[in-house]
Amino acid sequence: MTALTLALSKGRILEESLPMLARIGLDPAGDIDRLLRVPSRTPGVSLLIIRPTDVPTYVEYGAADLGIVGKDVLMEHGSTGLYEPLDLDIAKCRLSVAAQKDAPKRDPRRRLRVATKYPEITRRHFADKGEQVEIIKLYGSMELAPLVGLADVIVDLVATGGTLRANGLIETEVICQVSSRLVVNKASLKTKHAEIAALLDQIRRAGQTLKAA
Ligand SMILES: Nc1ncnc2c1ncn2[C@@H]1O[C@H](COP(=O)(O)OP(=O)(O)OP(=O)(O)O)[C@@H](O)[C@H]1O
Ligand SMILES: O=P(O)(O)OC[C@H]1O[C@H](OP(=O)(O)OP(=O)(O)O)[C@H](O)[C@@H]1O
Repeated sequence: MTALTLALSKGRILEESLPMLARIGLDPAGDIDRLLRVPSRTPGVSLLIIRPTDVPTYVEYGAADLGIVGKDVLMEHGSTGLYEPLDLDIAKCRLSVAAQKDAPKRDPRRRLRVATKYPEITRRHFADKGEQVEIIKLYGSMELAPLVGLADVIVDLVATGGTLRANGLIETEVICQVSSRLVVNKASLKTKHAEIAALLDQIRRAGQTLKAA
């Protein structure tokens, strides 16, 4: 069998992918807490366990044939070189704008300051509304920024809304819905077409079975 490499987003998406991967024999056959590359239980298919934001890059350059990654990461990356055939319907959340419930009034002559891990999506979102904003790139704990006066609003992921509520923030706008996607390197799709088509079919069916259970 032709060898295939699948890049997995470590953390939440990996956790949520494991039941589906186990169903089709692609779960890791090794210590995923230590190893960055592990064989799957299917001979010839290996898994890369990497940071979510790196998955599009690995797949785009062909270091992995396939990847599992959030739509948020794909939109921020602007992955033109990737084929995105499947919505896996896991790690579901939304990307939203949020502000302090009792936000202090802002001087209207000053641009809105937005703290986010997603500068590209944020820039596009406000530009589409004809609004130029000042974007402050952060790498985590966005909810803190409005509380300490670093930003007026944030653009971040929301699922239950619990983190926003706990920090006295409210969702003011939903930018888009987010779930995890299977992405495929376009060259691999041609050179390993039969293997990838079979895998897509298995994943599709495993997803349906899991939903029905
Ligand atoms: N609260 C949530 N509920 C459901 N899905 C989520 C939630 N938060 C994030 N996600 C999805 O899971 C992905 C990975 O999130 P996770 O928190 O595991 O990684 P991270 O710590 O943000 O990654 P990195 O190490 O690259 O900063 C996100 O890109 C998004 O698609
Ligand atoms: O609406 P909720 O259900 O509260 O989920 C939203 C939170 O989940 C994500 O963070 P995560 O828990 O992944 O922590 P991290 O950003 O530190 O990785 C996101 O960045 C929010 O902070």
